[in-house]
Formats: sequence, C-alpha cells, structure tokens
Amino acid sequence: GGGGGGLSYDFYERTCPLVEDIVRAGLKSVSLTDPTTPAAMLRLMFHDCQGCDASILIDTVTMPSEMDSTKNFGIRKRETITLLKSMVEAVCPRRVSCADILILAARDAVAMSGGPRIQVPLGRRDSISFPSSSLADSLLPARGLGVDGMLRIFGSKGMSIEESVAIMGSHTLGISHCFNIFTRLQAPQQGKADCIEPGLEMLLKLSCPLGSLTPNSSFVVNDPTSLTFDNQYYLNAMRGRGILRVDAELPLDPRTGPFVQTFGENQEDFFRVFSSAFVKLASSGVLTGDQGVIREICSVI
Ligand code: HEM
Ligand SMILES: [Ca+2]
Repeated sequence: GGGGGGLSYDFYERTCPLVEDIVRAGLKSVSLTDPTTPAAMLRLMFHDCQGCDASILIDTVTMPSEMDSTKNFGIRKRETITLLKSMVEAVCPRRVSCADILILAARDAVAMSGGPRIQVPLGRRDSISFPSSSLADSLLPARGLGVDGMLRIFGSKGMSIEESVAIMGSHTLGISHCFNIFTRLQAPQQGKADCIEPGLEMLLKLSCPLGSLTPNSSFVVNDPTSLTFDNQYYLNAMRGRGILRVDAELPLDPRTGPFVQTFGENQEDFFRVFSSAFVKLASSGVLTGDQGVIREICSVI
C-alpha cells in the first residue's frame, strides 16, 4: 500500500499487453451512445481513489455500500467498468484488476474529451473487504466544501497547491444536480469568499427553483463546454461563474487564485500539472503485490 510503491508502467506488458487498447476501444463505443460518459468516469475515479481499490463498484444486499453515502449522490455509469472488465476478461482472464481498469477508463476519458494523454502506472489490486458507507461519508468532500478543506484533502495525497488547483479542473467536464447546489443558492454568502455573478445566480435559480420536485434529476453544467476537457473551467470561475462553492472560491483565495489565472491563460500549463496531479490521485494508498485480490466481476466480492 502506501504512496503508490509497487505500481509500474509496464505491469501488464507480459500478462495482458492489449489491456490499454481494449479499455480505450470499449470506452469509445460506450461514449458514442452517451457523450457524458467521460465525465462520469472521471468523477467515479476520484470517488474510488480513497484507495483506488474498486470498492465503489461493489453491490451489497444486506448492508450499506459506498453508494449509500450521500457523498456519492450522482455517481453514474459504474456498470461501464463492469462491462470493460468483461471485455478484458475475455482476452486475459483473472489478470487485470477492476481498480486498474477504472484508472485507465478515467485517463482515457480525459484524453478522448480533448485533454492530456496521461501515462499511468498500473498494478493496483481490488479490495477484498466489504465497502463502507461511513468511510465514504468521512473521506469524500462535502458539496459545500471550501478551498481550505479541498487543499487539506489533496495535500494529504501529496499534491502541491498548484496540483490541487489543477485537479479541480476536472470540473471542466460534467454536471451538478440541483440537489447539490441548493444550499449554496440559499446562502450564497456562507463561505467567506464565496460570490455568485448575478447572471449565474439567476440561471441557477431558474434551473433549480426552490421547492423543485426534481432536485435529484435536474442539473446544470459545470462549465459552458461540459463535454470538452479544456481550461474554460478556470475562465468561468474567474468571471464569478463557478458552480460549487469550491469552484467560486478558487480564483478568490490568495493561495489558489494565481494558479487559476495561469491555467486560464495557458491550457498547456493546466494539462501538464493536471497530469502529475492525476497520477498522484490514482496512486494514493493503493493495494499492490499480494494485497487484495483481482475480482472477476467488479460488482461482486
Ligand atoms: C474536493 C473538492 C470537490 C468537491 C467539493 C466536488 C464536488 C462535486 C459535486 C457536488 C459534483 C456534482 C455531482 C452531481 O450533482 O451529480 C461534482 C461533479 C463532478 N466532479 Fe467533483 N468535487 C471535487 C473534486 C473533484 C475531483 C478531484 C474530480 C476528479 C478528479 C472531480 C470530478 C468531477 C466530475 C467529472 C464531475 C461531473 C460528474 C458528472 O457529470 O456526472 N471532482 N463534484
Ligand atoms: Ca470544459
């Protein structure tokens, strides 16, 4: 376990040389029918990476699973990983972990949306114990988390402030459900540095009216180019149009603001720092060697 020791860049070179091609092709075909798949993969990877052990994929019947934590509200398309795994199983049975397939799918999601091509070390093993909803509750960020808490989370994974700002650029993809933005709408000044540009506030109030009967299905996009992995997230945030509290605070906090500006001005910089942050996130606290197992069906222990 620990800081990613035991992972390597040629882990499947002998045992499953085609794994990266299979995952890339499979994800591409799933994304053709649902172009929001890459966003779902990237968030799924973050939420599994309190260990990156595919524990988020496990379905339990008799006890609460990770998915029962409200922090995992809106997590989509877990079944895509199970599907990709079955494609890999057909060629290399019992050799590739669900955890590695999830990381490969997330990095392919970034590349296929126009983002950087990231090399990731492999060799993760899947968890063997039942998943814990209370662990997910305590480790995953609250929807109203501010910059302070965000820096603490990523600092503990060995990221610099610059890398922490870069990994937040993940919100260049995807959506936020009204369920997750109500509190901010009702108390926009709750955070010390929070502010909403009036046009955005109006849009959010129209999209997510108080008393809405569909807060779990209505949503807004995280940035104006929500299917493209680009630096619009930063430009958007600098205009006071960040959707979540952390997105809004990022340009205003003196620790993070300068990096928001650099990434907004220079997409290459963003891509470079995002890549190293991604590898740190994907390597933190992983199981390797003879720890854990290789699950045959990702949703079943
Ligand atoms: C620590 C600070 C973070 C907070 C507070 C946060 C919070 C959220 C929330 C509340 C949503 C909306 C989910 C929904 O309503 O469906 C969301 C979406 C998303 N988040 Fe984060 N997030 C954080 C960091 C990250 C990181 C580090 C990544 C990736 C590495 C990430 C990737 C995403 C993606 C891709 C979406 C869109 C999901 C979709 O379209 O289904 N987030 N985030
Ligand atoms: Ca975007």
